[in-house]
Amino acid sequence: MAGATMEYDGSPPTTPTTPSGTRIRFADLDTSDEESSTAEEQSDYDSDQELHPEIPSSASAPSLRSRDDSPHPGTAYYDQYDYSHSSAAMGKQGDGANVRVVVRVRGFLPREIERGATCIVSMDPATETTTLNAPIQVGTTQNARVNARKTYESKTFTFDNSFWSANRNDPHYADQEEIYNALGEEFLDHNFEGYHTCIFAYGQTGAGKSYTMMGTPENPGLIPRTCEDLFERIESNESPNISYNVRVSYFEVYNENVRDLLVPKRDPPYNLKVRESPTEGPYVKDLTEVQVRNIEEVMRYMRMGDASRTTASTKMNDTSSRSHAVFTLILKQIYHDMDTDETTERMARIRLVDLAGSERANATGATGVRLREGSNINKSLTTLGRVIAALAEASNKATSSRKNKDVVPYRDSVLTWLLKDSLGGNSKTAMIACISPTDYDETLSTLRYADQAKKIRNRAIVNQDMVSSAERDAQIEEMQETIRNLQLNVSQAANAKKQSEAATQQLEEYQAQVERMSRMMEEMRQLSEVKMRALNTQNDALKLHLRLAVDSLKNPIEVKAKDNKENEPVTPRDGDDGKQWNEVEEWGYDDEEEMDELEIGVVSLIEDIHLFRRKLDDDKFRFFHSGEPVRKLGQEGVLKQRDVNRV
Ligand SMILES: Nc1ncnc2c1ncn2[C@@H]1O[C@H](COP(=O)(O)OP(=O)(O)OP(=O)(O)O)[C@@H](O)[C@H]1O
Repeated sequence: MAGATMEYDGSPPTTPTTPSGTRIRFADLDTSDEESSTAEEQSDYDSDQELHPEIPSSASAPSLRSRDDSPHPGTAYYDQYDYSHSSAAMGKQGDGANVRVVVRVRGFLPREIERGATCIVSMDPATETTTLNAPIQVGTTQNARVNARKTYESKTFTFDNSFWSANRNDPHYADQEEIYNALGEEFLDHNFEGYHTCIFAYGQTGAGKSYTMMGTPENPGLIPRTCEDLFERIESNESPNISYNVRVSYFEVYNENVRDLLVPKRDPPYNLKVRESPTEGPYVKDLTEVQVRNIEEVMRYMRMGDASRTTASTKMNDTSSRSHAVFTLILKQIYHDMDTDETTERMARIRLVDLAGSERANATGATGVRLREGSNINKSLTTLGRVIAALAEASNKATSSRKNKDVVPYRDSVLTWLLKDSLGGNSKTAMIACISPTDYDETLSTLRYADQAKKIRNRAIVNQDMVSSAERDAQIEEMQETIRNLQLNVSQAANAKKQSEAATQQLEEYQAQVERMSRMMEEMRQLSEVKMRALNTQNDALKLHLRLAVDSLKNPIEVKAKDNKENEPVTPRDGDDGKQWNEVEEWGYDDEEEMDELEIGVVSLIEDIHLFRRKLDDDKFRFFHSGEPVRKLGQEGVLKQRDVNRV
């Protein structure tokens, strides 16, 4: 059928046929290639079964054996379990396997039926080929996107699976369950074996990616089916020697920003940072990762994340995903061997990615925000295409040298950077190329993309740690030591806190004391001022008194003779302009005794003045040397000093 040009007459989608035209049931398919590889792996599984009967067959792992010629010391090779070898980092650098690529064509949408679009895709389940047929060009407008000047050719591609979901009435119709059985189940087997896996859906907008990955409540897709199967397997295992731990995270890459879908939406949105660890590669920092114990819990988180995901209506899809969504399950299996007292821990990351669809602005009718989203989506998908092309080229060369790997432009978009490990790294990866049955250009582009991805070779290793009892004891010892140190740190921190609290309390007391003292100083200052004012007043009065007394002494008033002299004319003295003065002072201190008394009084007054002065000096001294710094009094203090000096 390859290269053949077929004409479609607008009839309903056809049932896939063999080159000879015979319809084939999937059960009849020749899978000899697959069978041989499965048989090869089966021998390993068998030996594993013997040693680990508790591990369910679906979870059986290829066995382990350390090799002396290991190029990576400390790395174990999976041939058979050998518990005499104990290593903290067990894993095999696998031979590598190509990315598994399947294609799924969806059914007609009402708008496509309305415009009378025809199916231009056919599939052959026998050969797993998908053919894109040249659309009708002459005399019809059934396929809206047909460009009359362009020459269309039929193209045939072979993939690992071609899923025909275009017509429900077709016997080969592949429903959601079939997709899961053909792909999801096998990948979950790998997870139980300890491999990281990644399944991502790629395709143009409205091609059926979200339907395939998430599905609807009535027709759940790959993600809910994987979760359901995962917990069914865990619950069906009753071995007391194995314990499981499942964690889930869900984020979206929107406009090149990473957003946690398991936390309530924020406005403005909170974007997470992408970091790289030497062991784990690129990862999202601070991403919520919750433990889930059953299918109900995981479904609750899934719905929560879906509700937060950025979607919008475009001309091509009513609920178009405007972001790339990455749903991740981390499965940890801890197996404890009672006989050898060894513990084996397997860890697998199950990454399920629903990419946003590639789109043409005029087809989606996007403007404004939608246009910006569309351009970011296209940019990251273009980078994904370049990464796939670079990896395909590197895988084509016999030696995929480090140099080849170095030129892979992972870092050119957040999406490719985060999927680095899944694309060309430690992961078993599958791509589901979703196509519409009507759009030639977009479908051809998707099929070419998928064809490139087929060539990528990944080297997945079993992520397993095996710990002997001695090593575990050492680890426990180490952990106990760490705990002791942490406890010591905590108690030291508590002591330091207590001390700092005591210091704070002491400081507060000091501050209260200082405040009290300042208040007292202020009161004393006010008291001194009052005293000084009173003393000054007294002093002034005394001074006046003294001056009068001294003046009286210096200029005594002559007193006329009392007896019969009152009527005598006063004889003026020389120079007295004829005035006459009595010989005796006016006061009548004419005898010695009175004079003595007066002198004694004056002396006593002078002594009083000295006493007041001393008192004033004392007060002045107390005030200015009582601990209150002069500068604290400020301008007021200086004035007071001046007053004191004056006194
Ligand atoms: N296999 C299918 N069977 C039935 N309906 C399907 C199938 N695939 C897709 N659809 C329907 O097609 C429409 C578009 O599908 P979907 O939203 O999954 O596309 P998409 O590729 O995720 O688009 P976008 O990139 O815009 O998010 C939906 O209404 C969906 O229900």
